[in-house]
Amino acid sequence: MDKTVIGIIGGSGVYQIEGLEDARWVEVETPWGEPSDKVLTGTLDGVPMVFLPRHGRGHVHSPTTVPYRANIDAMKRMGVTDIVSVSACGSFREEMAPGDFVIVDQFIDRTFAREKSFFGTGCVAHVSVAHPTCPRLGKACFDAAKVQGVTVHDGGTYLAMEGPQFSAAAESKMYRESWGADVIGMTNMPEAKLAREAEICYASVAMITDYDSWHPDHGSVDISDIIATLGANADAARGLVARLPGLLGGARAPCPHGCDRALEYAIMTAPDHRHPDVVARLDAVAGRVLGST
Ligand SMILES: CSC[C@H]1O[C@H](OP(=O)(O)O)[C@H](O)[C@@H]1O
Ligand SMILES: Nc1ncnc2[nH]cnc12
Repeated sequence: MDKTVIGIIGGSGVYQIEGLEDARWVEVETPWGEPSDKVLTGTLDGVPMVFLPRHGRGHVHSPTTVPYRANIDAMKRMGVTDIVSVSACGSFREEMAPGDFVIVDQFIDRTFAREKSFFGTGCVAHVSVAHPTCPRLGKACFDAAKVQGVTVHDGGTYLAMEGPQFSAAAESKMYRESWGADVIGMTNMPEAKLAREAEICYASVAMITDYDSWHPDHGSVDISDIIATLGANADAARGLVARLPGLLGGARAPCPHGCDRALEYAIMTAPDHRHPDVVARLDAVAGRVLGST
């Protein structure tokens, strides 16, 4: 048995969590640059927790400039085994209403201006993201939301757009009607792909703030409405997070879905062709398989 270390990546409106014992903000250095902010570490019900505000305290980083690689590397360096993302999202479904939560299980990645992998020239790897979220962790999030009294939907496809502008009405209609997306946001990609490369289980809790631009009764997305809904959502999200240690427990069996072994056969570059500088940068993310930890 390993030990569970829960990582929380807080999205818009979630810049801190409360109730951690021995809470302190810690600076983490990574080979991928500075993370979005310091991380808040502590324990809850005896389980170590690491919290990182995705946009930084004060909401400094845009969805495009969030340092996704540094954030996931920092989580790995802190020993995080399970990452839960909480994100503000628009909804493409009448029944997924503002205030509801959706446990995302699929993604359509439409982002195009971000670094999407830890690997590249000098050390090439291909991991599977056919099932990009961890069902075990997703179930814990679902159960936590239920106990918290939130209306929660089990499963949904998240369309990741580049932003920062919201979608045109025609795009919103296409994502919903032709592509079958359920929710839309700007940040879960490449975050989920990078978590998989780093062999960290990843689950995403979409907090619905609006109906994007398709709904005949709701017009276009309005940031002031989003901010109003965010306040209530963020409190419920913090409640959900506080229930996770009790549900996951401190002792951790290997992931039954293999998230924590994603790199086992993924690295293509022959050992004698791997660039030492590239390998050095992968010490935290891929040290288990590259032999550098
Ligand atoms: C505040 S609305 C747009 C903004 O909110 C979401 O961020 P996050 O996923 O970090 O909660 C969305 O993706 C946009 O970045
Ligand atoms: N409609 C929307 N589109 C993209 N990101 C969002 N975050 C919250 N609402 C959103």
